[in-house]
Amino acid sequence: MAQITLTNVSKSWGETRVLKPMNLTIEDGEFVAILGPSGCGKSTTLFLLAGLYAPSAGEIAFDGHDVSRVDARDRNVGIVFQSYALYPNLTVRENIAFPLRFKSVGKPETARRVEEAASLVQIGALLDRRPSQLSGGQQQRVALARALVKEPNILLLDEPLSNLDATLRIAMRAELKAIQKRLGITTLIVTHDQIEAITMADRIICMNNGEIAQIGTPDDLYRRPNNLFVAGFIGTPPMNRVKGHATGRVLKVADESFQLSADHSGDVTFGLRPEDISLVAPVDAPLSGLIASVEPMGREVFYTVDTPAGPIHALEYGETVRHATGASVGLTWKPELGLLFDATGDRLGGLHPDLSHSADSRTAALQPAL
Ligand SMILES: Nc1ncnc2c1ncn2[C@@H]1O[C@H](COP(=O)(O)OP(=O)(O)OP(=O)(O)O)[C@@H](O)[C@H]1O
Repeated sequence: MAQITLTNVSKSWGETRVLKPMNLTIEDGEFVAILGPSGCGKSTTLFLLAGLYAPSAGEIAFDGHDVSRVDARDRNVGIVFQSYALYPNLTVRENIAFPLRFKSVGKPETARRVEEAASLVQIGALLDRRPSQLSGGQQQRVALARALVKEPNILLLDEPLSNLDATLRIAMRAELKAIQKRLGITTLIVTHDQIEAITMADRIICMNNGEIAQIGTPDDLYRRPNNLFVAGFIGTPPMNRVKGHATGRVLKVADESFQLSADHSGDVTFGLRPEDISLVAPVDAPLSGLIASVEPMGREVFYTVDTPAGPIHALEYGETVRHATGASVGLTWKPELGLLFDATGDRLGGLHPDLSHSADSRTAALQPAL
């Protein structure tokens, strides 16, 4: 098991820089997900750790030892790729044992490790089959057993669940997390599926355009996004983002003026998650509008409300549709759940429009700010 440290690690292909200098520490035994849109550099980061790519600059260290120039096979990392890449003419047993071929591991020890890895991923009964005789989920388990048989210090997973159907993905997600915790192996998983990242990882590295947009717990990224990119990328349906302008303690959004909890001046974006909005009678609310659409989604109802600040999405838990299209509604939220971002997109920590559910503080918030 190992701690991973990246110090100013960057990667370019010719003139094209695909990773900007990256600094990062992953603790021993941590499960970390690298999340981000297509092409942001997730796989490149993973391949640098695996030793499949050499960094253009910077240092990669495992437990404090520089491995930047150490060959992939000498780094003791286990890798599972999106395409399992099993050898079709070898049995499951031979496939799992394959990485030990080039190591000085005797036959009895190889047999023991193969049995152990296979039983860990619950394919002990399939060892004499060939890959073509396995389902996708079983092949994925073989690939995982093959990565674990080396007893690696680090496990690297590149979209390992993306070829599985939805039900199997959910089951494998939980299983993978349980295996990782049981082995205590430092693990990185690359995914573009935020649910996968949120449910499995201790921490998430959210990447954008070749750099880290934020590293934190799933709750950090969801509740305290550092910037508008993370705020918009994490969460489905996405956070409402409304443009406004702040002058001192006054925030103007469309025709409304709100008090701010602290001074700020400049263009801002106000962010609010759909599930944090309560739809109430217009008279009770700081912002109101007309219901433009109603989408019952089973366990929740998704509303779009046309307000002076533009369309706002609200999510109400429960099956009951409480508001019809065309109805006039008010929108309220707990003030601390509303986030403000400055003109560059960085979050203004601790700054909120001063609103609340209670009429008293609403009145206070709507006291003429000007
Ligand atoms: N060998 C290469 N030569 C030039 N550019 C490359 C090379 N490999 C990757 N890139 C570029 O580097 C960028 C990052 O690629 P990478 O595969 O790391 O992205 P990713 O976030 O894993 O994307 P995806 O989710 O689509 O797999 C992309 O713009 C890609 O086109």
